[in-house]
Amino acid sequence: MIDTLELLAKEKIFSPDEIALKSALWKSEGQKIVFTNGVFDLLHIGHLSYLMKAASLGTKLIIGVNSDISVKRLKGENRPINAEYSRLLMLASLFYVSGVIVFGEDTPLALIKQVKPDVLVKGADYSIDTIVGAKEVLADGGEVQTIEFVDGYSSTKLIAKINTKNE
Ligand SMILES: Nc1ncnc2c1ncn2[C@@H]1O[C@H](COP(=O)(O)OP(=O)(O)OP(=O)(O)O)[C@@H](O)[C@H]1O
Ligand SMILES: O=P(O)(O)O[C@@H]1O[C@H]([C@H](O)CO)[C@@H](O)[C@H](O)[C@@H]1O
Repeated sequence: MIDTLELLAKEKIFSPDEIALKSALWKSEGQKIVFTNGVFDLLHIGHLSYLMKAASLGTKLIIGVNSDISVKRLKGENRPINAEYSRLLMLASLFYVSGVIVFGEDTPLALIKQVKPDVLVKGADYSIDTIVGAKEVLADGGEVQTIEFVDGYSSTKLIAKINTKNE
């Protein structure tokens, strides 16, 4: 049984070219594609609340996940704690997630242009005008949404908590 479940999760891990085709197929079937992106290093309930709300904005949730190298450039040499495959598989294991893709650039702009989502989502720690891809998605007739923040939860906070307990 575990093999089947793990296979089902792994089948949601796509390359950018694969997800571009998948997204076009889903849209041709009348599906509403929601896209978001992030590091998702130490998964926490802020992420889960955010991703569930993102998924509820359409019928297929696709997540762009920063590669390890990309994370190091963005968040420092000591990050991520969880390597990219772990982060991908954890997100792919969520029943309301339809696809996960790793991207190595500093931003997901190229991936967003390939996916052409109906809805682009980020947490409310971003404003619409700072969301990468917002201009392109809006120009394509799509929507851009921010989702309220669950205060007190971040990967950084979890890391600090672990470090404090280990002092
Ligand atoms: N507490 C939260 N409530 C709602 N959304 C969140 C929360 N934390 C992160 N997000 C959203 O999840 C996505 C991924 O964010 P990210 O991986 O940077 O999370 P993080 O926990 O803030 O990580 P870090 O502490 O390393 O910055 C982003 O769109 C962000 O807006
Ligand atoms: O997990 P984070 O730090 O919220 O994710 C970043 O989001 C950036 C965002 O899309 C900017 O609008 C993105 O450029 C960056 O690569 C991370 O994914």
